[in-house]
Amino acid sequence: MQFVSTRGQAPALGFSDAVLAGLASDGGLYVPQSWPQVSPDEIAGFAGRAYADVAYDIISRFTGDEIAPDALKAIIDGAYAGFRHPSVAPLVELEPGHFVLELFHGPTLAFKDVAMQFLSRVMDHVLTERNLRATIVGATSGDTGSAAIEAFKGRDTTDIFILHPLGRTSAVQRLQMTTVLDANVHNIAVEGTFDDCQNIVKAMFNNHRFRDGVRLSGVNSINWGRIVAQIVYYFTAAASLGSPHRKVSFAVPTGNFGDIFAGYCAKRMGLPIERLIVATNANDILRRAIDTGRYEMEGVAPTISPSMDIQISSNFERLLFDAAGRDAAAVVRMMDGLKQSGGFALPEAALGAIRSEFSAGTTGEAETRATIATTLKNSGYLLDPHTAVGVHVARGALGTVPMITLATAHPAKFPAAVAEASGIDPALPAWLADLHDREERVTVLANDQAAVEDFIMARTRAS
Ligand SMILES: Cc1ncc(COP(=O)(O)O)c(C=O)c1O
Ligand SMILES: N[C@@H](CCOP(=O)(O)O)C(=O)O
Repeated sequence: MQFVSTRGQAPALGFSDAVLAGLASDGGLYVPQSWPQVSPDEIAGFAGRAYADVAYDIISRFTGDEIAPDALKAIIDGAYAGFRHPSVAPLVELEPGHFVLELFHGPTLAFKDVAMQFLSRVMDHVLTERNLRATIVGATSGDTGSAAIEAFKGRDTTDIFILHPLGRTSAVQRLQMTTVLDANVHNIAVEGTFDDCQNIVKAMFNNHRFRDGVRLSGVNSINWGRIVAQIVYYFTAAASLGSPHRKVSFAVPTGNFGDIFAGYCAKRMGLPIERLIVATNANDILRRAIDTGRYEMEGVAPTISPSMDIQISSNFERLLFDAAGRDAAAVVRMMDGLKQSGGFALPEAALGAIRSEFSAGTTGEAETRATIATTLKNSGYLLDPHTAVGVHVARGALGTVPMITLATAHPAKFPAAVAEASGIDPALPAWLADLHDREERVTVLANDQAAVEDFIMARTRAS
């Protein structure tokens, strides 16, 4: 299996190289050259199987023979052994025909663990085989960073540098990052927004001297290794509700478009999905793009679902590439428009293709709080604010097929917002109970690429 860049100028790479590269050298994102197919009988056979078995079945279609079967099995088994629920990603019925897919049973209580526990092991495996070290960078609005630090801490093959926007994460998210004191972990609080952090990360990838000098690799969902692991739970959830004999829809709290893009991949691979529903908070650039056909940046508004306070939604580029008939030149034109004037118009055919599979809705702050409160009252279920954004949009789109809303974080990651909405102060699990008493280590830097590069250069062991 080869992976090609959405911008058409970087060389096609195999799985291991695409994962180590993170972002393609032309600034594009890697996507599979073709979509491996999963037959209806195979989908039916996923029901009742262990999560790790299904994960192996799906992921091995992308790794081909690059990672030996026994090694891939060990990587996947290790990735999910630490999840606190035996199903890894259980479904809970919220109300008739509407389910939440709980993706927060990993070590840092957010869906990012599902992919990050896999990615850190794959990278470690490939780097060890090649006798190399890498410098990992990531931008986070809170959850990617904590999951990445947890997954990469203490690894000898990698040094990890996570950029978060100063003062814009929840306290629990910040502490989950800054209290990890392993020597290979470096937290940088950037004086800016998440988009500023993400821009610095992408700019470092486009600085080829720096990139090669520190052997840069990324753990944001720009890395195909993240997406591939997230495809799996679309299959397990749909199969457990009767797929392929029954269609399902998914509502996905969305920011960087990685999670819902994994659902799109599952559909391309043969999973019968009726609708993919993009649920945004007040930072609704994706809903506006799907509704109006113009992707247009506005300022970022802080919300009670801070992990989705994003304007530049990286993985939308992957969808644009596919929807535009894999026309890399068209993608380059759109991305140039975004860079130069803060927006672009989606080509008519691409917009039509996107609208035929995706719907979108926005949940404002008051609606998010009300959704947390009413869901607790009517279903006895406590939502985190991100999941509440998804549940609200899903409720407006319930139809004849089962609706699955992705529950992307545990409410205890956002105690202030949840307590304000519900009156309940959700407790952290035992292994995080003393989080607020732990020592923190973090460096504050200006929103400046050179300052961040200097910081990394001085600390990485990979140069
Ligand atoms: C809790 C939570 N929900 C939803 C999202 C949005 O996911 P994506 O960026 O893949 O669209 C994020 C962050 O990305 C998150 O941390
Ligand atoms: N919400 C994310 C933002 C980064 O998203 P990613 O999935 O591209 O890593 C976060 O929690 O950091």
